[in-house]
Amino acid sequence: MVDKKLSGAGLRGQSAGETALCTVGQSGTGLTYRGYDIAELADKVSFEEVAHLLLKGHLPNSDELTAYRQKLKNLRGLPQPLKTVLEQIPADAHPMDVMRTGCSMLGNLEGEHSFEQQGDIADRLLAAFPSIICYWYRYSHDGVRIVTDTDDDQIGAHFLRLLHGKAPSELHAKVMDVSLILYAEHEFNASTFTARVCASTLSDMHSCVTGAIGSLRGPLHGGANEAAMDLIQDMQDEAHAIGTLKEKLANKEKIMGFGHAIYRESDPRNAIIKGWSAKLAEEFGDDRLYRVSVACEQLMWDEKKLFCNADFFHASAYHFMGIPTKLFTPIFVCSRLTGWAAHIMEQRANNRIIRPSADYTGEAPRSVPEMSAR
Ligand SMILES: CC(=O)SCCNC(=O)CCNC(=O)[C@H](O)C(C)(C)COP(=O)(O)OP(=O)(O)OC[C@H]1O[C@@H](n2cnc3c(N)ncnc32)[C@H](O)[C@@H]1OP(=O)(O)O
Ligand SMILES: O=C([O-])CC(=O)C(=O)O
Repeated sequence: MVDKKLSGAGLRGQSAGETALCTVGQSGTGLTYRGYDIAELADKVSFEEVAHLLLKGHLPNSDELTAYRQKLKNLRGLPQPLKTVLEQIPADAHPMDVMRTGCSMLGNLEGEHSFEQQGDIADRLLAAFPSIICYWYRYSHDGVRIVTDTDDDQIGAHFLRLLHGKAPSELHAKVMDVSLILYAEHEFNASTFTARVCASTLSDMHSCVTGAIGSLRGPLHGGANEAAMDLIQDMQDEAHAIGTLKEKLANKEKIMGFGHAIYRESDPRNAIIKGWSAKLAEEFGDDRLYRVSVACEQLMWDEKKLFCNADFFHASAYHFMGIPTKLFTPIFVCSRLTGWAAHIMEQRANNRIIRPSADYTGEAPRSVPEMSAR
């Protein structure tokens, strides 16, 4: 695994364009947003600063940050027709489908009519996405029509307040903030590439983002954080975790939350979220999920030289904060919107329609047979 070259199917190892937004090293270091290392960003700045960095091109100074936070706060409300649509979606719908519909509906109500609006549309989606998912979740599950305007400075704390109906603890607000930073951007991953392909046709921002949400939904991409939770939730202890994984590996099953298309040795986001998961476990007062996760990590490395990607320890971390499993991937959307929108704008600034070729493997040219001969 470690020595394996990046090549083969899935466009692996091929450059599909240029970006000034992000680098993804292969060896477990080198993840940078506009040149800043992910570990330093997660340590020193807030998610809103990262959003400003990605969307506006630079880290904000103090005045810019205050103004940006205020702008985002002012954009948290949802129009009534969107709330009406959200209220129609059943409680057993998948929340990623809710995100997809919510984004698409907003495109009907507040469409992008000129690319000059793109920065404002990106900010609107950034502010509105937590409101969309929490409005639907609280209405469909608790029968409550929540007010989505809050005074929280940070999007992570705002999300937790909408979800739980009360202010989060300092620790939870901090972990959500870090989590949003870790998920914000990742070069030409599948969902971002989807957004860029759509943008390359000169389509609107809502269409590009709606498509990207669809790509992120799958368990091989963003959906892996939910799948990882499904995997660990019934593991009683380390021995149980090891036995379960050995059986799955023997059956040639994919273990969700492990491996990566680009990284070969480790995912630099893992150590960061793992550290926060350990702190949350301590506060939670029951570290079973953390311990079984660590046992899984060790077993996967020993048996397959596979490492945890960004998603694996997010599962236990989110669970410790009382977040329902099916909302895990929508949180990823709330964060990755920044990366998607930045890539859409970058694609538009230097565009040529993305249209690769295919190697044909079908039949040689032939005549259409008469109906009686088929
Ligand atoms: C935020 C994110 O989107 S991170 C990714 C989230 N996705 C997951 O966690 C899903 C589980 N992981 C996977 O399916 C894969 O590792 C992917 C989709 C992330 C990357 O896929 P690829 O680039 O094709 O993986 P790669 O080429 O490194 O695979 C090497 C080998 O390891 C195996 N492998 C890779 N990941 C796993 C895994 N999680 N469990 C078991 N085996 C695996 C592959 O099957 C492959 O074996 P083979 O050569 O016998 O076919
Ligand atoms: O880069 C990838 O292929 C997947 C990933 O980790 C991400 O999108 O964060």
